[in-house]
Amino acid sequence: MENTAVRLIGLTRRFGTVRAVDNLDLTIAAGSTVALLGPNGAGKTTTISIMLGLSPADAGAATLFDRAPAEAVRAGRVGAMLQGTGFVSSATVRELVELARALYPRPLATDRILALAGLTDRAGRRLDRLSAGEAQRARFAFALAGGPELLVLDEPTTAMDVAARQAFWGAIREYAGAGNTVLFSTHHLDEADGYADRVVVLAAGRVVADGPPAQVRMLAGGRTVAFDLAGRPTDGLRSLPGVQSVEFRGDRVVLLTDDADATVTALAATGGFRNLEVNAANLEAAFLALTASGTEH
Ligand SMILES: Nc1ncnc2c1ncn2[C@@H]1O[C@H](COP(=O)(O)OP(=O)(O)OP(=O)(O)O)[C@@H](O)[C@H]1O
Repeated sequence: MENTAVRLIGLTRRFGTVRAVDNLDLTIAAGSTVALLGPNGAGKTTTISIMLGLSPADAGAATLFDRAPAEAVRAGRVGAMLQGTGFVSSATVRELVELARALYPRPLATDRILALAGLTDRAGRRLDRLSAGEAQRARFAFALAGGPELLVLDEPTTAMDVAARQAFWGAIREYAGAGNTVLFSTHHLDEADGYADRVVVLAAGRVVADGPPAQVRMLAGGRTVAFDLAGRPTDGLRSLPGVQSVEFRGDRVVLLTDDADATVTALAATGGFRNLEVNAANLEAAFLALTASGTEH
């Protein structure tokens, strides 16, 4: 088996003036579980869509197992669960699973698919009568049907309740544990933290952080130090102790730091400041700060 499941090189996709994906490089080793984390509009869905050969890139290249995406998908090596609307079909869950199995050369057994997706006791239910969370699980069953070596899941737990989420992540862990590769997008750091061995944070179409969950958690668990610039020079803020990134918001500056005490002490030594605020940086703040660090001046 190839060692690289996903390779994206210089991937770029623009919609008008929006750079949905901006010169993105990403390599995912076979057998790993990777979370793609990022705020709304970060480019997660567009990246996944290009990666699967469902939409074109303006520049760059995507390969899955060193082949063109469409070829890898046709060979049954890739299963995907995308964001979508409800089913309109009157077919049953079992019929959907059997239909999906027929598309692939080496499908999983129907009962195993139903069990992994938590749909064993819904097998006879019509698709158009499923709840939103069950429909999401039916999409998961469809993605699993071919026994893919790579599972790509775009915000998979949307609409699932707590019990369904737990069962879903249990199934993912089991599937990944068998040596398969899993890539999922999410807004929830806790999902990335609990189930991925690598977290890639996207913002404005670019990778702004990439590492083990603990490292990204540190960024999200840092603090922000904000104050009025009031004509103060902006040089050197990035090199203050603890500072991870610098963001300018009008006449205020927001520093993301992993050591607020050291940052504030050093800041005080360089002169006065007005309206100082020190806050716990939530994930959203970390995303914003990480995004801003690319445009720092
Ligand atoms: N078909 C399209 N036409 C125009 N703009 C688009 C299109 N698809 C995506 N975009 C824009 O590209 C950017 C990235 O969108 P994308 O859906 O990839 O982000 P995302 O990270 O998946 O967001 P979310 O978490 O909200 O699903 C956004 O600014 C979005 O508005």
